[in-house]
Amino acid sequence: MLIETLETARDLGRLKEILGVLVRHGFGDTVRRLGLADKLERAGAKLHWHLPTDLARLEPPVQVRLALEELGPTFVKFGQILAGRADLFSPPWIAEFEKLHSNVPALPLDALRPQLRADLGGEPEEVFARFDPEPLAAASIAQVHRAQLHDGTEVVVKIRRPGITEIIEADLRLLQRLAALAEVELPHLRPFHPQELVREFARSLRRELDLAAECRNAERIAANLAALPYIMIPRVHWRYTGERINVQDFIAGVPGNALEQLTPEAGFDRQLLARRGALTVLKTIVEDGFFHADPHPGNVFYLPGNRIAFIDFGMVGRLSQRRRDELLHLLLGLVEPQPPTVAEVLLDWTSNAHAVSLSQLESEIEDFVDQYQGVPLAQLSLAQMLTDVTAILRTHRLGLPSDLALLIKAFITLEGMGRGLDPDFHMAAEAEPLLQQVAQARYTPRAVGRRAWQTLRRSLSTLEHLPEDLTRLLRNARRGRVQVHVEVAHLKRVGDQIDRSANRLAMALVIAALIVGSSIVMTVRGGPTLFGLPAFGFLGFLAAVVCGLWLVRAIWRSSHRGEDE
Ligand SMILES: Nc1ncnc2c1ncn2[C@@H]1O[C@H](COP(=O)(O)OP(=O)(O)OP(=O)(O)O)[C@@H](O)[C@H]1O
Repeated sequence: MLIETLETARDLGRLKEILGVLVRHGFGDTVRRLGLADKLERAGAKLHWHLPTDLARLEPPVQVRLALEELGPTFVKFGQILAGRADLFSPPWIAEFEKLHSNVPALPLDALRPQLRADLGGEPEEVFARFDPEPLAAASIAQVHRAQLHDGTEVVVKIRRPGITEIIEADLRLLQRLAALAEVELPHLRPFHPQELVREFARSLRRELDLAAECRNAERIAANLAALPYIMIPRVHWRYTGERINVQDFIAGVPGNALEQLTPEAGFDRQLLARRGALTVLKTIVEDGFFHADPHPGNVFYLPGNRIAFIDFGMVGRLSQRRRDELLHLLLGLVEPQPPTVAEVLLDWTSNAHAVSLSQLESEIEDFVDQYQGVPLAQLSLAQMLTDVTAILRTHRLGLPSDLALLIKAFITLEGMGRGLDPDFHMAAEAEPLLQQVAQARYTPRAVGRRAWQTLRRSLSTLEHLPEDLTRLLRNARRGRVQVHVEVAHLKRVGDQIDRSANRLAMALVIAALIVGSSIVMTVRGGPTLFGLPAFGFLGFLAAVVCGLWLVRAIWRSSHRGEDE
């Protein structure tokens, strides 16, 4: 099925390559279970079924890591994303995924020239006052060169590797199909939702391919942090920037992984840097809901005056207001600590949980948070707490939504970075005042009023569009295009209610008929009397009164039962 649906011969060639690597790294059995081995061999692929002894001795996480490395940039990036999913993978797997680095050799400038000429409208040496032919860094998607603008500004030029989009797109196509196949054929992988993982990954990788999008992200974060004078985000030079190239200010600072240079003699205060860095990123998460999703030391520079620069906004996280509120509750629940709040938020986040005893999960989370009761904030490790909480979710096979998994990973990296700068740094203690402040700001009368107004506006807009929506609905109904899916769980109850209503209606008709009939009989003179009134008319009225009382009682009782239910 997979082979038959491949779009190009190139895809088939790449598939053979991928499966060949998997087989060589000890996953022959998986390839067979996917039903691909025979077909590939028939299509001319030579698969090496015998695992070299040195590879056979390796643990599965190591084998997977080596296979991903050999498979190239797309798969290395995939592994790097999986490194953020502590909710799905146990620590030995995460440790291996974290080792993945895109060790790609740099392309010589001449290989980039045709693309640069097209994007810059001239040779780089003419467009810039100076252009360094040797790259500063080379990664899987792009490589970075230093240059100088004609006005003297020092810049870096990030150039997307020619042809990388086609390679990645082809790999993504194959990965998506393999994931679909795995979901059907490999039941033990189902809890990892392979298709969803690949879909999310494809979306984030495609965003990373657009180098202009990275700059838009940088500008948005710069605007959100404009009030913090000690934070620097490189300025974008839009004149030269596009999907395949971006140009931004060069940051001349101490790289985040050269901490030994941050000495007091050089004017650096490590404690202050740790606090400023962590609180800044925390603000972008809980207040702005738009944050650097990969705040590792390689993406940070420290500058004189204890300023901090962030670079590389290829991967950003977004959090809706609702998610931010939930996160705020979770973090406050952890640092205060309030076990039920933590359990409540986590259960909400994993609400698609089915094969789990919620009460058991709840009590496990509560027990976990409970052990921190009375522990001073300065001794709490927020990163450790989040790691442990995700481990609980993992043992229950409850994956987090991917935006939250990314966020938790960012948090853990953040605390690690803070500790790297200052061993006494405690995220929980530093974060608590900011969290309280943001929480309070959410509930000032003005903020509540603003949200109420927004809700009202949304409702009014829904009302405004109601006539059009109804017209569209009716038009579709007339054309027989409306499908109604009825939930049958309460159908029996609804049926009973209809039965009861019909009985009451029938009784009401009988009463009405008795009243009308008796009124007519009353007008007839002669015949037997009771209390001086025509007997049949009198009895008819009496029956109507009795039935009427019965009906009123039945309605009253059923409406009260309905309230109780
Ligand atoms: N504005 C800048 N100023 C100084 N150096 C920079 C700047 N931008 C990038 N660099 C250097 O280039 C390297 C790679 O840049 P960047 O992280 O943006 O690329 P990337 O392709 O996303 O790499 P990775 O995948 O490793 O994160 C950085 O680690 C840094 O050393």
